[in-house]
Formats: sequence, C-alpha cells, structure tokens
Amino acid sequence: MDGANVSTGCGCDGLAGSQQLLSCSEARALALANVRPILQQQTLPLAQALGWTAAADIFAPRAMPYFNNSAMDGFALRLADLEGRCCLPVAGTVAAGDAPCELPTGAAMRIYTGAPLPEGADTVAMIETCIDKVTKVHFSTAPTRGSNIRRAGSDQDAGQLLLRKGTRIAPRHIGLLAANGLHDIAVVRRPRVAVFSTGNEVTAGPCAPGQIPDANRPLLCALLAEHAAEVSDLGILPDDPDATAAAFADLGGQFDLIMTSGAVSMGGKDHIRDALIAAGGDIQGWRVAIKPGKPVLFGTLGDAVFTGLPGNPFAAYVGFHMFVLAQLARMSGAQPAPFAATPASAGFEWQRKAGRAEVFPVRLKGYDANGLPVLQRLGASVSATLVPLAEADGVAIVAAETSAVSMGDILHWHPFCTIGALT
Ligand SMILES: Nc1nc2c(c(=O)[nH]1)N[C@H]1C(S)=C(S)[C@@H](COP(=O)(O)OP(=O)(O)OC[C@H]3O[C@@H](n4cnc5c(N)ncnc54)[C@H](O)[C@@H]3O)O[C@H]1N2
Ligand code: MOO
Repeated sequence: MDGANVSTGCGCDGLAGSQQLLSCSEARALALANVRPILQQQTLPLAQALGWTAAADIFAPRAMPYFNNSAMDGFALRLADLEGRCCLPVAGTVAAGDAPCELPTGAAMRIYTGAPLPEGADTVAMIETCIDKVTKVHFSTAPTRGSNIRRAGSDQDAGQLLLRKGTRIAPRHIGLLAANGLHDIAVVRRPRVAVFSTGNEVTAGPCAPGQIPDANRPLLCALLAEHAAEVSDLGILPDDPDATAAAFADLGGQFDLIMTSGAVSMGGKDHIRDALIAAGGDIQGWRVAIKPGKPVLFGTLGDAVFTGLPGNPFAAYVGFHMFVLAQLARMSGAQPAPFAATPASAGFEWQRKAGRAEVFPVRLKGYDANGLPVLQRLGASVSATLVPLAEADGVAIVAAETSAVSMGDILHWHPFCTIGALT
C-alpha cells in the first residue's frame, strides 16, 4: 500500500483505544494510499501563483546582486585616499538607479543605499560617521576597508537552485523569483475538489424550526481556497441515500477529490458509506482514534479520492487538516507536512480519557525559560462549536495514550501564525 509508512509526525499514535479504530498513522496512510500526483502543468504569471505548487526546479538566471552596490547611505571612497587625512572633497552623488560611474582619485562620493558602487571605491562610510559639508566630507570615525558594500554575486550564484519542484508557493517565493526577474512559473494543475454538506437539518438559507445554518461548506471551501485548490461547491445533500448516490454518480471522472461532511457516523441517517458504494465507489477505511473527527471515511470513486469528514464543524476542521491537507499536497507533488509538529509546553493541567489522540484549540500564553511557547487549552472537548477555535492561536495535539497533561509537559502544536505572535 502506497504511503503505508506515512506518519502524522505529531506523536499522536499509540493505543487506538479500540480494535475498530485506525491509529492516526494508519489513517494517514489510508488517506494517501490512492492519491496520485497530478501530471498536468501550466504556466502562470508569478502574481497568480500563490499557493500553487512548482512543477519544476527553478534555477537562478544570474548571480545576485547584479553589481557591487552600497548597503548604506553614506560616502563611497578609496580608503587609501584617506591615509593621513580625515576629510575628502565630494565629487558628486550616486543614487540607486544611476548608471555606474567612476570615483575620481582623492575624492569621495555621496552614495545612497542600493546605488552602484563607483568604479575605484572600496569602502562606504555610513552617513552617521560623517559630517557632510556639501563640498567636502569629514570622517569622524575611520572607515574600515570593504565595509557597507554588497558585492556582486554575494547573495546567490548563477544557476543556484532557487525553488525546488513540489514547493508550495508562498509570498516569500514570489518575492525571490521576482527579485530574479522571473515573471512566469510552471505549476502543477490545482487539485479539483468537490465539496458537499449533508443533512436535512442543514440549510444555506433561513432556518426553519429544527434547522441549523451550514457551517461546514463555507469553512471547508475557505480552507480549500486558502490551499489553492479548485473548489466546486456542490451544495447540501439531503438525508436520502438514493439522492446522495445519484449526486455522486458521475463525479469520479471530474474531480481529484470528493469531500463530504456529516452522515458518516453510526446513526440511521448516516448514509454516506452506502451511497458511495451504490455510486460505484470503494471504502478503504473508516473511523480513526482521533478526537474530534472519529468517523472519518476514506474511499475512492472512479479516479477520485473520496474523503468523508464528520458533521461536527470542529471535527470537520481537524479531519481536513490531518488528512485532506496531506491528500492535496500529495496530489500537487508536494511532501505532505506532519500535522502539528511544533513543540510547545503545556500551561495547563488536564485529566482525560486515553484511547484517542486529541486535538484542541490553544492560546499562546507566552514563552518558558527555554523559549518554548506555553499554551493554554481552550474549550472543553466540544467538537460541535467553532468558538474556541476562532479565538485560538493554533491547535495542539496529545497522543492517544495520554491520560493526564501536567504543567510544563511537552505538547505539539500548529501555530496559525508565528511572525507577529505574542513576544
Ligand atoms: N452512537 C454513536 N453516535 C455518534 C458517534 C459514535 O461513535 N457512536 N460518533 C460521534 C462523533 S465523534 C461525531 S464527530 C459525530 C459525527 O457524525 P456524522 O459525521 O455522522 O455527522 P452528522 O450526524 O451528520 O452531524 C453531526 C453534527 O454536526 C452537525 N452538522 C452536520 N453538518 C453540518 C454543517 N454542514 N454545518 C454545521 N453543522 C453540521 C449536525 O447537525 C450534528 O449536530 O457523530 C457522533 N455520534
Ligand atoms: O469525533 Mo467527534 O468529532 O469526537 O465529536
């Protein structure tokens, strides 16, 4: 089985709690077992490539910086000209964008950050160490040879690997490629994903008595958009196995991934499994030792992978991050990232029932003496609400066998944002 050894990398395996439940690693392997990399590629303008995956290695067309230039605002000089003196005449000004020029012997030139270093100059003195007297400059501190110069080629060599095939393109990659004068990029076609909600009680419109607003489809569509999938929102399926099977019937050839939420548990109306089989699909696995998110279903329908997420919104969110993100990565030719692999320290006490790994929203309280983030657990193991998640700085996970968490215990978490987080 392809991917059988894939680990979640989050330390959440261990006792499955029950023979019938898949461990997190087994479930990740099943989730990935039938995922095939997408072979189609296309070329995109760089500005549109955010979140897509690079289809090929990209190499630097030229060395960088292109030319010797100043790292500071100040004065360019030939240090030897300052021998026995602390003052030089100013021969002119060179600014960023100016054509390269020559430094006259025995003179300094006013220079701005990014300006080409005049031919003959070997040093730039920062403006803070100089007294600019317009026609001459007084150096109040002796400059050091070679200082404040960004040498041509010192950042990167021509031909250097800039971006590896399979990299999910982030803003920093767009900046790097743009800095190299690259305007287009070859990317893998985005995964085509169909999204359904299920349930007679779920509505996109006003709620009749007994009905609730559809949270999962907007949530999952937004998550997919965030991860640059091509999303088809296919609406809400009623609790009707025949209608559901009919809705699935022709999807296998159109999508890479079909994703539902709800109707995968044990109730009389939890008909997704039957409908999938009736539509010609297969089931590879069901029910994971994870809380929330236990009833996740892994299947296939034609060429498409089928992932049935639970109906409880936080459970759907966890299932998406633990399994669907890995599936999207594998489809796009990227390496599936481990779930919540960043170490942190518990800033709370917690007694819990062992048997299922557990994911929970956390708030960053600060950092301990070793610099580890200290986390506060939010919520109370409720998978039906998104309130704690919305207030969280990330999600953390404890292993299935964990029955108690004490202050200072090591946890693993996924921070939503690290730059700009609490310092
Ligand atoms: N006897 C058992 N009952 C349940 C078990 C079990 O093992 N044995 N598992 C529980 C767990 S854990 C979960 S999680 C849920 C998941 O059930 P389903 O995936 O079948 O989901 P539904 O029953 O359809 O819905 C559950 C819950 O979520 C609400 N929901 C559904 N879709 C949406 C949506 N699009 N937006 C907002 N809320 C939604 C739905 O109304 C239900 O309240 O099963 C437990 N039961
Ligand atoms: O897995 Mo359920 O998601 O515990 O509520």
